[in-house]
Amino acid sequence: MTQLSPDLAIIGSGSGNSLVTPFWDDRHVVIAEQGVFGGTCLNVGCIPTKMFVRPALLARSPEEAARLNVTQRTEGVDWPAMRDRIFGRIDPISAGGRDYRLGLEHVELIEQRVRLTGPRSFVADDGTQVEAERLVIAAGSRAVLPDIPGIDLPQVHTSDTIMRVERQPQRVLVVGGGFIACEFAGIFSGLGSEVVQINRSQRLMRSLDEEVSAAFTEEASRHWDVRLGRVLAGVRSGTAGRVIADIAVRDADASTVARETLEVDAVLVAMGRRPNSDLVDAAAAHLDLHDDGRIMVDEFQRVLSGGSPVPGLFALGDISSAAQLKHVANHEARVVAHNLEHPDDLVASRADAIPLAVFTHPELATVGWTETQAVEAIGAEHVTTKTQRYGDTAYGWAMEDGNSIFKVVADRRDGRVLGAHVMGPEASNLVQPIITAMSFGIDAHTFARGQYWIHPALMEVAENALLGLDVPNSRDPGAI
Ligand SMILES: Cc1cc2nc3c(=O)[nH]c(=O)nc-3n(C[C@H](O)[C@H](O)[C@H](O)COP(=O)(O)OP(=O)(O)OC[C@H]3O[C@@H](n4cnc5c(N)ncnc54)[C@H](O)[C@@H]3O)c2cc1C
Ligand SMILES: NC(=O)c1ccc[n+]([C@@H]2O[C@H](COP(=O)([O-])OP(=O)(O)OC[C@H]3O[C@@H](n4cnc5c(N)ncnc54)[C@H](O)[C@@H]3O)[C@@H](O)[C@H]2O)c1
Repeated sequence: MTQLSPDLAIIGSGSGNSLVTPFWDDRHVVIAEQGVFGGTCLNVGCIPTKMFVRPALLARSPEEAARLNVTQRTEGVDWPAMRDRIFGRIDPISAGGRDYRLGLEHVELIEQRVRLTGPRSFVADDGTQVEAERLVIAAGSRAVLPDIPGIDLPQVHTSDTIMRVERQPQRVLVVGGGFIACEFAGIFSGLGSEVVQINRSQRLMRSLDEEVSAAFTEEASRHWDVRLGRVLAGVRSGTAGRVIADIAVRDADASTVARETLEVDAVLVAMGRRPNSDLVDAAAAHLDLHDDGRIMVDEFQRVLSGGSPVPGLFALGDISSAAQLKHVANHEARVVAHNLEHPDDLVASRADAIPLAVFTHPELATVGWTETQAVEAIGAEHVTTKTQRYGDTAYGWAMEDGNSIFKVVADRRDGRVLGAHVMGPEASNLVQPIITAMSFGIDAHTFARGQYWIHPALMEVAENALLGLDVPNSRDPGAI
């Protein structure tokens, strides 16, 4: 039986792969990966989804063009060509990354599932045993599937499989109201599929600021068929390769008040992702776990056992983070890389001003506290908000924009920016200055008036939102 004693072992080749810095060049590293090299973001997550989002947006352009007196028509969508182009670009990157690692003399790749046998040791399915000096668990998360009849039918997909289907579904049922459900509803409706989205609660993207979540639910309902207060009860075979979804209609008390059926080509289940702590057997190694299965870490990303950090053991990314986001996993990987190399000079990962964007239609972006969270934290009397409509700025006129909004939340006492919540074109880019203000502690008025904003760029929507807050004027003489 093979036994390995590397200086560093990493479980998971997603964000974990970036830990192999030049520091390890003359040391022995083992990477364990049970799936496709490169992890979720590259193979089945952020990157391919956004490569579908872009053409879906383009296919929608006649909608905006019509508002601006231009007649356009989307003649068609070549799904197989689009799919092959996207994965023709991604798959070689994954293969190239794997080949590169395999070619390094000091790195060994174990391409199997591994399970922890102790705090820094694990065993692979073929019996290979690894006892590492330092170990990083970066094993990610996976889609949750409901335990209902028909869930194993080939027409029922998660985000792992839906992007590779042979034919674009004419009619697709999207189950869930979160990130993945809203992004794919946007993609398929943009590409011309008939989309029905069902959601258990009464609002889509419920984790966002209430005003934005409500506005998005209304907007989404104008673009595809959104049915609220519904859950998927089962799936069965239908006609001509289709499936019939059995849907329970729920009232406010979660009692089923009616049943509906829907025949569709494909069902996409997007009901959240659970951390893979069970797959690595974290409990068997006595690691502390949150109720949702995440491995507990301290601010230095050190894994906790019995409330104390385990020497030489770190975790990062979806397996330990509350935010299941790639930029968070990447940041944590940089923190872990530093802490592995400098055990006497640990750095903490940044827990504030974590932004996110949902690339649905319309696009959504957010950072910091929602209005409700701000009110709970500092009291309603100290909270000031401004919801700026894109349509009330110069570029918004050019776009004839109707419903896009940019909301900022601040502390009225000192102008501290507490959050921003955006729905509309370029939301993911427009929110970035607010992330800057929050990250560097620049108050709203100084930030709005202490720099030039290009006129009449769409970014003026952020400037105007900041200027609409009831905050003290800056004492900075340059901020006029
Ligand atoms: C459809 C989709 C779209 C997304 N879009 C975005 C986006 O636009 N922006 C964004 O910020 N985030 C997005 N995310 C989230 C983002 O992809 C994840 O937060 C990120 O990839 C997590 O990285 P990670 O390194 O923690 O895990 P992963 O990249 O998942 O890597 C973990 C690896 O560990 C392996 N593994 C697990 N268990 C074992 C085991 N026992 N033995 C061996 N190997 C194991 C897995 O096979 C996997 O390859 C998206 C996710 C999905 C699913
Ligand atoms: N653009 C991005 O940054 C991006 C894109 C995709 C995914 N992600 C990450 O991936 C994670 C997973 O995405 P997701 O959309 O699967 O999860 P999610 O948590 O965003 O949404 C899950 C949805 O499923 C519903 N749900 C959960 N349990 C249910 C049940 N028993 N019955 C009915 N409905 C139920 C929830 O109400 C919610 O609407 C996200 O949290 C996000 O961090 C990020």
